[in-house]
Amino acid sequence: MSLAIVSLQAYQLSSLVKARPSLLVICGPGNNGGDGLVCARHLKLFAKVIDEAYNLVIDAIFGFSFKGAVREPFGSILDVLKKTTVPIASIDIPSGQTFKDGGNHQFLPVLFPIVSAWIEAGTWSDPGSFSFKGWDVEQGSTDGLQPDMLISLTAPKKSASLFRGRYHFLGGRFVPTALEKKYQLRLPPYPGTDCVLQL
Ligand SMILES: NC(=O)C1=CN([C@@H]2O[C@H](COP(=O)(O)OP(=O)(O)OC[C@H]3O[C@@H](n4cnc5c(N)ncnc54)[C@H](O)[C@@H]3O)[C@@H](O)[C@H]2O)[C@@H](O)CC1
Repeated sequence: MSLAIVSLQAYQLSSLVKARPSLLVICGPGNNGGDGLVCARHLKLFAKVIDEAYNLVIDAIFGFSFKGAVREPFGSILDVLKKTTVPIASIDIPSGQTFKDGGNHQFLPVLFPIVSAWIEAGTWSDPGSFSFKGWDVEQGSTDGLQPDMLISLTAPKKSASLFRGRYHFLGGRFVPTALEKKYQLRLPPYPGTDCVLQL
């Protein structure tokens, strides 16, 4: 929902009008793709705006569990997206970013403590499906998509330091204050009841 809201905030209709308006949400096989489906559902609820004129690609292909060389059919999709001039908005992590020095697990990912605590507390939806071996993607690289907009979820990942697009938002206002303090996350304050914040 956060991405649906900020997409409509960031991209003014006047800058995106085309003869055949369109909005494409590309969903991958994991939870990042699930986020994309939720985003698409909310964008459809805002259909009055979307029908008017839009031209934007929502990248919900891979999130923080992407690892290794990209497999088909996603490689071909990413190749097309790398060449497009249509603005891309990525969810959580721009798809296709692979940390070249794979195997270096020495760093402490920003989100790791939160996820660990959720698992300890038994609140993670499906701990069995989660692998900590995929965290290299958090380091980021420049060989993935270079989106115009990034919406970081819960907390920006380290790869966000490589982001060069125009709009960076933070969404996912659900970290308990106790966890935020315990792990010194220094999350920015959300104004009022807003669930997204432009960084
Ligand atoms: N599960 C949850 O409760 C939460 C999920 N979130 C979202 O979920 C994302 C992480 O979800 P997942 O852990 O499901 O992982 P991803 O959505 O990053 O993708 C995992 C899928 O990608 C495939 N894959 C990995 N590397 C590949 C490669 N090189 N080529 C082709 N396919 C590859 C895997 O086989 C798997 O099907 C986050 O980035 C975020 O968007 C967040 O909103 C936080 C909460």
